[in-house]
Amino acid sequence: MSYLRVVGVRLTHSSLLYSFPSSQYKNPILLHLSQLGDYPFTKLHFRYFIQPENMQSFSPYPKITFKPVMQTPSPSPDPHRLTFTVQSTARRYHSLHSNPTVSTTVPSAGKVALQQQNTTGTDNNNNNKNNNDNITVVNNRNMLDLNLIPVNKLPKPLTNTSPAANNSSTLRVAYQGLPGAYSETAAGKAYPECKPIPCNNSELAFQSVELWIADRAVLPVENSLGGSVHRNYDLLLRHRLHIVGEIQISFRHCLLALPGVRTEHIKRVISHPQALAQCELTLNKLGFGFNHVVREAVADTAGAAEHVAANNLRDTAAIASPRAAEIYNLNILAESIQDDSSCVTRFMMLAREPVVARTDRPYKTSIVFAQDRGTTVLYKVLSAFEFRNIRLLKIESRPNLNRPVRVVNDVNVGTAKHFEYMFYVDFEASMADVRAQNAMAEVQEFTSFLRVLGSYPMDVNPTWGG
Ligand SMILES: O=C(O)C(=O)Cc1ccccc1
Repeated sequence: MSYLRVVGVRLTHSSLLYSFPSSQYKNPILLHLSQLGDYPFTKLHFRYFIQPENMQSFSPYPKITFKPVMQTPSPSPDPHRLTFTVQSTARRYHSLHSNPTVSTTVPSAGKVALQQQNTTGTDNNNNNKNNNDNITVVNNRNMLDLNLIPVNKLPKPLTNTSPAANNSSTLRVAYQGLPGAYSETAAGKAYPECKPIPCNNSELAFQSVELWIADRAVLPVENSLGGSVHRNYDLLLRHRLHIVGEIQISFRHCLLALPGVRTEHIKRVISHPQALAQCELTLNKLGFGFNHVVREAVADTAGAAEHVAANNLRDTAAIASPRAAEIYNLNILAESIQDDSSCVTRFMMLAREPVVARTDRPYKTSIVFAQDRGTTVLYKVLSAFEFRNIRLLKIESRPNLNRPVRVVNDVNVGTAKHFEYMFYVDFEASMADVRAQNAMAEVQEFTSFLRVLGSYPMDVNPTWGG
């Protein structure tokens, strides 16, 4: 019998999930939780899940309630990965000390080590390095939302879940969309030689990094014409990934249709909402006016192209890349149809660990904050940066999903419902810069919630992305 010992954990959330390839261990597995001390764990769940190649679904198995030492059900099924989650009542950051001997072998990107040991229970420190090679640590709150997939449709298990992904040639980079999507191009520009991992939606891209199925995610955050990608702003708050970089790319959008289809046949144009927004005026000029050609938003540009091709839609065109035209065998009806030729999309690069902020090159820091007594805090926060000559690059407000509305009783005015916001601010300074540190100390005084989403090198050389 083998068992795993949890030797240290830092909780940054109400639940943590650890995952590792079950094939690495003999069954049954004993989980030894003694090192966790009296941490306020409420529940421990075991579940097995299968790691699908395209991130679409996971298979949760039954829960087991918490005991200090636990054994997996025997015989256990033979899924590709075995995971367990630890739920805590704690809300804020906590840390537990790792066993020092073992912590030296903890993967650099991880806060947790799971150690495989022999049945006698003696530590096998000589083997720590190898033992930890296939360990993954993930943090996820929404596992139960994920759907089941039939076992016979399961992809192969990961062969390498090592967190030591410094070599960009081995990086697995999650992006939203199908092959041929602009985000795939962005992933390749951000991490040349990476293995791009297509995800059905942005949330899965976030989850795949948290689950150590991917090493990074590259997601669009804003476009100079289409504005912010609100969904990705909201997801930044719902997940614990760090922004570790940005990349800016200009794309030349094309209008794609099935071979033989001419402009006058088109009754519908489909694409990602950003692409539709970026081509609106040009589409009108080309004769695809709203009055006779419907616009329809879909998840991504390559998905739009694939939809036209797969369903043989002769009355529908897709706005997508020339590469998507090639992949899905479509013709290019019109090229470079974006309304502004200098239109730029900014993508963020996300990772489980932050980069170390430096001051020897231009850095950007992204923060998000809220104030539970309304929006008047905004000018104070902004002046904290202005006072220190720190340039603000972007400000975005989103509904505060934890508390969307605040009821205000004013004797003179009556009762009003005020909307509550989360403010996202990008400023031009590194967190290693003392001006930024002082500004943040001040901001903290005015805000009820403050989080640094990342301090990362600025992309000062936007490129063309085909
Ligand atoms: O749908 C895609 O291909 C994306 O990657 C999102 C997107 C859409 C339009 C411009 C830039 C990124």
